[in-house]
Amino acid sequence: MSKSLISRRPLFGRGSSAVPTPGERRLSALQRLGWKPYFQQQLTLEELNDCEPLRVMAVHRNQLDLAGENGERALPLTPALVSDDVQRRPTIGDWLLLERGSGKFLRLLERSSQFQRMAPGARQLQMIAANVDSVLIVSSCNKDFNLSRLERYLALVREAGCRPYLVLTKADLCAETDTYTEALHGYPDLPVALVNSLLPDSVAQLRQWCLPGETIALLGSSGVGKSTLLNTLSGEQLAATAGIREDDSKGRHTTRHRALYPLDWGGLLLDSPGMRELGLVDVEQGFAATFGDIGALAGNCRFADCRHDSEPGCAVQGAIESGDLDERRLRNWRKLERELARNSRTLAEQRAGDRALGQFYREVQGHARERKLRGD
Ligand SMILES: Nc1nc2c(ncn2[C@@H]2O[C@H](COP(=O)(O)OP(=O)(O)OP(=O)(O)O)[C@@H](O)[C@H]2O)c(=O)[nH]1
Ligand SMILES: [Zn+2]
Repeated sequence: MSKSLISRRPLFGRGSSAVPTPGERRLSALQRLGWKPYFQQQLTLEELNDCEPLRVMAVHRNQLDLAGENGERALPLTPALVSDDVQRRPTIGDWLLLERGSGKFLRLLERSSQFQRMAPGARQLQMIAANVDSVLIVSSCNKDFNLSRLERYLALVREAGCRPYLVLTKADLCAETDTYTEALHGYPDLPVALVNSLLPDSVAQLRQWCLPGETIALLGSSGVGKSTLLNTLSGEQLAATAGIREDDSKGRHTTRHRALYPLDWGGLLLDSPGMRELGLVDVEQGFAATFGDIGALAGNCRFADCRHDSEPGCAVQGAIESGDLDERRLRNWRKLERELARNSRTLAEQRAGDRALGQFYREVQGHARERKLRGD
């Protein structure tokens, strides 16, 4: 196996020997990797006998790092694993079914959730992670804090059907944390924790959100402290962290690639490189859920096709005037709606282009076959 993040640490080293605290369920090795009835139900009796499920813990250019009941192994990325359909390619968190003994890849199990985005600078989808249960949206108590970005993350997390939590880091560097908690009054359903990511006692409160057998993803801009949180929560230096440039509150990218880290008490944390350009695509439901208030107001506008600009009887503008709706929120709603529409169009064009190209190749191959049959 190449020098991977999981191979730096024995997977079940401290985990399996840790005595469960009272009330804590005793999990099997597979459950500690996030195995659930949802995946088990997808296996036939034959498969239960002849195959073994393994989880993708890290994705490298030429191989996947897998972990299963019997430990870790690397799987070279063969053509069978690199599907033309980006969404069918194994991503971090996926469960793969391998033949016992030969280790041959058989299939990818259906995902309980998946994260994807428009690849920055490219006109295609990119998978971020699969089978995540909860997401810790991480922001620091400085200029990184941004409600519009939070709404973007929430649309993504809600679309995936995952539970969102907000972690505000660097509380120790901030004299006025109230400013941040007050700004969050409009989000009563979003649990919030203020932490100093460097202190074990401070991050201990997050354990209630990182339950045994659950997969928790860390999502947030570069430099907000995701890797620091991971290290402090796990009590080990699992990920490299970097200093922040004080002048612009922006961090440097330090997390090189995505990896899934098993924690002592049976939860798994997914650390990913800073997602500066998290292009939204195919998240219509998550978007509607995040902006439910605007959707409900729009239903009360006088005109069904109201653009919520300056139309008479616009309930959305009415709510802004009365102070019930933040203008920033409406602006962000418009911006994200435009982005979603643009990315859907791009994807549709790209898919149509792929289909046309496929058709062209099939025709060329057909002509070549005909010529061969005729003996040309
Ligand atoms: N004082 C203080 N410093 C923190 C806190 N959290 C993170 N830092 C520091 O902020 C810097 C950036 O933290 P990282 O953990 O590398 O940030 P990251 O989010 O993983 O960044 P990427 O890997 O680039 O996505 C490091 O120097 C940390 O020590 C905190 O709560 N308090
Ligand atoms: Zn309106």
